[in-house]
Amino acid sequence: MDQLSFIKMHGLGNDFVVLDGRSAPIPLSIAEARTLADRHFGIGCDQLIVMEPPTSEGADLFMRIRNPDGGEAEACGNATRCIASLVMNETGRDQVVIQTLAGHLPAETATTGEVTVDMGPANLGWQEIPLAEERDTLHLGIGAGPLQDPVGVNMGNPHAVFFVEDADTIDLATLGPRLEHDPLLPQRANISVLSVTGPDRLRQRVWERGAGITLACGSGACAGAVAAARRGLTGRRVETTMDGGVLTLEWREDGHVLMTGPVATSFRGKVERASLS
Ligand SMILES: N[C@@H](CCC[C@H](N)C(=O)O)C(=O)O
Repeated sequence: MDQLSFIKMHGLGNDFVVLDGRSAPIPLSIAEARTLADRHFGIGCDQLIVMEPPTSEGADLFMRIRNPDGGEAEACGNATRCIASLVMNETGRDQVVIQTLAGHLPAETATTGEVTVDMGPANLGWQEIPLAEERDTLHLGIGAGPLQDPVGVNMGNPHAVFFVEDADTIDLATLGPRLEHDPLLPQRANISVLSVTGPDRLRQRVWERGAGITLACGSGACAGAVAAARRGLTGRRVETTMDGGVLTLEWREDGHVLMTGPVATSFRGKVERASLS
């Protein structure tokens, strides 16, 4: 019987089924990807990650990202830390480069023992988010209920960041999917609610495109840090508390965002390929 080996990893509770397709490709249909990610019928995860050979020089591997709806995402901050740590453990190096659809992302072991990833530049032009029409990305002007007028940020993937008094009181399960599909966002978007809780401290919750509410979203935390600095609410270095824990973010003067946080491996296992279709 054909079996797929997997590793279950997470960053702040944002969890991944990791498949190793570096020596032999693992083509997965949308239905198979959905089943693997389904917590009732498969192993279950927020994102399915397939490690593949790099397609350009300078990267250690290509990281393919699939959401539980079967769609592909360009970026995933928490998975990038996980895969970087996996490659660092394999190779004994403390610096690696992970290729994603968003580009080459250098990662290294932080002094805290956590992993730091250069998530690349925050893209802030309206065509880069992308938006359906020209708007100021500091004030997108869309909204639903208490969530109004977000900041648009693209970290390889699209984000809309809504500032609120208290992120914990927002009905994200209802408002998240409505805003994810707003007509201004032709590629849909990850929807964040963000509160400033102290000098350079943020509280953030995220409704992820193609996934729903997760315990943390690394690219969302990067987008949140950039949005808060752009609105003049914080400096360029912040600590963001998500449901699963804390990430440290720095929006460098050159536009790149550095994200530092933990990584964990939960278990390794095998799944019958035939059970996925
Ligand atoms: N969990 C991620 C983001 C995963 C992709 C996202 N749902 C999208 O479709 O853009 C992270 O840690 O960044």
